[in-house]
Amino acid sequence: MGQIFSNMFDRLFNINKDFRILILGLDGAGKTSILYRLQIGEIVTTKPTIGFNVETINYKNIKLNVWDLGGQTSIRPYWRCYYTNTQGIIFVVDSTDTERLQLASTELRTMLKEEELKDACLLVLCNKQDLQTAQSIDKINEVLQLYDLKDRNWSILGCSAKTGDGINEGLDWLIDVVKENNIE
Ligand SMILES: Nc1nc2c(ncn2[C@@H]2O[C@H](COP(=O)(O)OP(=O)(O)OP(=O)(O)O)[C@@H](O)[C@H]2O)c(=O)[nH]1
Ligand SMILES: [Mg+2]
Repeated sequence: MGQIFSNMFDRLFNINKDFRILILGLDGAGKTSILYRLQIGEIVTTKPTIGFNVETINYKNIKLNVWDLGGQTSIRPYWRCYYTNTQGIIFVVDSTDTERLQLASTELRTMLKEEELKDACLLVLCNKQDLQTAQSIDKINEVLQLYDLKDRNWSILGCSAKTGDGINEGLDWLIDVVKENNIE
């Protein structure tokens, strides 16, 4: 019954359209692993992304065009080429990479300054929580300082592309927010 009402609600408010989601973050954070965990529900073997991967994911009646961009230093300047019409950003952090957490934070802030992303919601996924050396979400947010973000819908969650933990919770949050922001 809940599903029937959910479908009616979606039709009523014309939110049966595609949403554009970007997955960003430093190299090795696990972006591609998360993309394919979302699409096929498994961990895949990856290699560093040169350019991008894009997949269409149907999730709870919503069609998402999910772009996973390469995170290497030389590729990051090209992220901005993909910002237009983006409704949601998934920023992936490697929770074990404490040395580069500040760099991740700087890249995140640079990205959020872009005018084209001013209305996009932000989901930070602290990935690799299956590893013993993973930092807690609170510790990571001490560096990212997301509480400072004004006029932005954001959330931070732990996850593991390897085990799948936390991935669906993250996507549920993202979808609820983009749906709400796009009611016409
Ligand atoms: N233990 C563990 N390893 C992970 C997890 N997610 C990804 N990895 C591993 O981390 C490495 C990098 O993962 P990728 O998904 O290729 O990283 P990426 O962010 O796409 O990297 P670039 O394409 O270079 O930007 C791979 O060896 C993955 O198997 C996770 O949740 N847990
Ligand atoms: Mg990749």
